[in-house]
Amino acid sequence: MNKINIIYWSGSGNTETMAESVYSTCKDNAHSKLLSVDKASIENINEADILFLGCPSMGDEQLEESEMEPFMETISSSIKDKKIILFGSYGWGDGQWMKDWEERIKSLGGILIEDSIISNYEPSESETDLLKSLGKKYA
Ligand SMILES: Cc1cc2nc3c(=O)[nH]c(=O)nc-3n(C[C@H](O)[C@H](O)[C@H](O)COP(=O)(O)O)c2cc1C
Repeated sequence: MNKINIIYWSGSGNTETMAESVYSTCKDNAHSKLLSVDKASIENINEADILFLGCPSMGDEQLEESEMEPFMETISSSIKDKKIILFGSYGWGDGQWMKDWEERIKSLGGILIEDSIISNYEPSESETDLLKSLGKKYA
């Protein structure tokens, strides 16, 4: 059974809704955890077989700067060879924050095992279905 940790930051709830969709289909796996980033530690990275990381586009196409960005810096030496799926919500941009985040994960040696899931504001029904299917697939 995979240990699945879903770690996210969300300000207005859209990325949180995405995280909850993943968790809804893997929570019966006793090893799965849903953690907002302020509750997460490097241990939650090291213990995970599959890591879902979620953050919306903030600043100017950046990760949220007060919690998610420092967390990324803290965990950067633990990313190598980790199986990772990225997700998050955005507004008016073109998704550049996610492309930059993907490059950053790859440059740290992380393995992106699925295409990232991005939602324009609230996740659509098909995006929600996709997130649920990924939770189920890896549980
Ligand atoms: C301070 C701030 C900065 C933002 N910057 C961007 C941005 O650069 N590009 C973009 O597409 N959306 C931007 N957004 C829109 C958010 O990504 C969008 O509202 C998203 O749904 C928020 O996700 P959340 O509900 O999980 O917090 C910004 C929102 C805020 C509040």
